[in-house]
Amino acid sequence: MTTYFPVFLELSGRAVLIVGGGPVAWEKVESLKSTGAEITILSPTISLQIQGEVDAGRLVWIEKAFEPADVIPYFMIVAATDDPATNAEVFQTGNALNRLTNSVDDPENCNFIMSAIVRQGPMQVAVSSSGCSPALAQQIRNRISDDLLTPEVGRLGEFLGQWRPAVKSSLGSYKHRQGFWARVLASDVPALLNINETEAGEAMTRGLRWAEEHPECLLCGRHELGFDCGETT
Ligand SMILES: C[C@@]1(CC(=O)O)c2cc3[nH]c(cc4nc(cc5[nH]c(cc(n2)[C@H]1CCC(=O)O)[C@@](C)(CC(=O)O)[C@@H]5CCC(=O)O)C(CC(=O)O)=C4CCC(=O)O)c(CCC(=O)O)c3CC(=O)O
Ligand SMILES: NC(=O)C1=CN([C@@H]2O[C@H](COP(=O)(O)OP(=O)(O)OC[C@H]3O[C@@H](n4cnc5c(N)ncnc54)[C@H](O)[C@@H]3O)[C@@H](O)[C@H]2O)C=CC1
Repeated sequence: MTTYFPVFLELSGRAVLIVGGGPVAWEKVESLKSTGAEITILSPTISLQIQGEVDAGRLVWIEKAFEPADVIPYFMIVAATDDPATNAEVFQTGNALNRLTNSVDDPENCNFIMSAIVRQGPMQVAVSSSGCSPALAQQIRNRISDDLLTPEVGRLGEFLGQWRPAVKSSLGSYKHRQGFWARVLASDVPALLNINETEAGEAMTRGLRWAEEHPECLLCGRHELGFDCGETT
């Protein structure tokens, strides 16, 4: 079994090529469009949905059958035609040029594979079965989406992200910031945020002021925001 390495790609403004214009190509457009990638569809025919995006100026359509030189300008290439030989050729050309290349449903002809994704604000979980069972990856994703990655978690991620620059500039070392964030997550801030964002903000302000005044307490064994462990620096 292949051990795949998970990463989160910055695709904003990057050129992505999808070869093929049917329902499967459309699925790829749907999962890529929120990334800000500049998507081109290369195919002699396209579905009505894809045509709609082309008409709205959100997609570029190159109306032709695939030829190897087509891959050159692209950072990422996805082969989604109904012809396995074409999909394999797309992979071989893209891979030879060290492009990220995926051929749908054809793990032998991929240098990366797609995952089952759930997004909530800045939080994102991508599940893979390494090609063993996409259906299981999908089921696990649905369980995570139903039980764990709730809209509240998405809002918490966004809220903590807003505090990150202030925490970075106020607390002197990585260890102190690590201790601070562990205490914030164990505190009532996450629950408070669901009730009243202003109060959650006030609790963060108090917590950060305490942390600035008691940096030594961020390194002690007790994981409570505002707990004065009595040690002095
Ligand atoms: C290797 C990989 C390469 C790649 O495509 O990147 C690949 C390969 C294959 N898929 C097949 C089948 C199915 N794929 C799905 C669904 C998804 N497949 C996805 C990814 C991947 N599929 C990569 C591995 C990911 C991993 O293992 O975790 C998902 C997660 C993401 C996406 O496609 O974007 C997306 C869910 C998206 C979502 O819900 O969000 C379903 C379920 C359904 O359709 O309802 C079925 C039927 C049930 C089943 O077979 O499990 C077959 C057999 C074809 C046949 O039997 O004819 C092969 C080929 C083979 O196994 O040889
Ligand atoms: N339809 C489905 O639900 C699923 C399909 N798949 C796989 O994905 C493949 C594609 O599926 P669909 O989008 O439904 O197929 P489709 O037959 O609706 O569309 C195929 C597209 O590829 C284009 N194409 C064909 N040869 C080409 C070439 N040489 N160069 C550029 N474009 C070319 C066609 O013009 C068409 O737009 C299937 O063959 C299958 O292997 C996998 C899972 C589900």
